[in-house]
Amino acid sequence: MSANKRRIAVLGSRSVGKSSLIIQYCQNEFVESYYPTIESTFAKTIDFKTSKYDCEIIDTAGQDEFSILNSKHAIGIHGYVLVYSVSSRNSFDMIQIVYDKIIDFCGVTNIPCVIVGSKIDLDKSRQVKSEEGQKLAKTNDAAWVETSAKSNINVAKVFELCLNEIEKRTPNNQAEPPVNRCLIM
Ligand SMILES: Nc1nc2c(ncn2[C@@H]2O[C@H](COP(=O)(O)OP(=O)(O)OP(=O)(O)O)[C@@H](O)[C@H]2O)c(=O)[nH]1
Repeated sequence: MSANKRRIAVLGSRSVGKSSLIIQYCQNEFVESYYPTIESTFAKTIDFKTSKYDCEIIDTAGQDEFSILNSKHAIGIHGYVLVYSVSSRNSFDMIQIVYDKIIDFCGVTNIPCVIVGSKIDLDKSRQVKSEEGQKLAKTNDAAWVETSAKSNINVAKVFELCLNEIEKRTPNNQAEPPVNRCLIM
């Protein structure tokens, strides 16, 4: 893997706006209609600090408490974007569940991760306070941001924060995610 290649997986409940966030970021557009994702991968070169990173952004199918973590979303992944919608308490509760599934699978205590509260343009139907999101992120040593793919608020910030979380934990620009190094299949 080239030194500046980064694979980022985007996870969260159904319909929280994972695809919309990625499409707004990679293609600068917002789609009002809803098409459930099976899985797709987007490529984007991101200028961050003084480097260029070739990023693969993996859009996943929405999870619920019963879904089993797909090993593709844990092996070879450098960083995670976990998305909830500020207008869905249920999607917020899913974040810790998904986080715990990832750390269990990877056998680590902590992962490079950004927790994203999406759809802040729907302020009238907000069910999750900003402070709750911040607190959850702090407990898990993750970054946190609120976004709107519709109004294009903080969309690029998500991926910059993710690269930052990855860099914080990557000594000497090592390109391989830790879980890759001792995997027994
Ligand atoms: N108001 C508003 N609606 C949004 C926003 N982001 C996404 N949506 C809408 O929410 C619905 C679901 O968006 P998707 O991006 O398909 O959600 P997803 O998380 O990829 O869904 P799955 O593929 O089922 O996991 C769509 O109708 C979007 O138009 C946002 O920032 N604001």
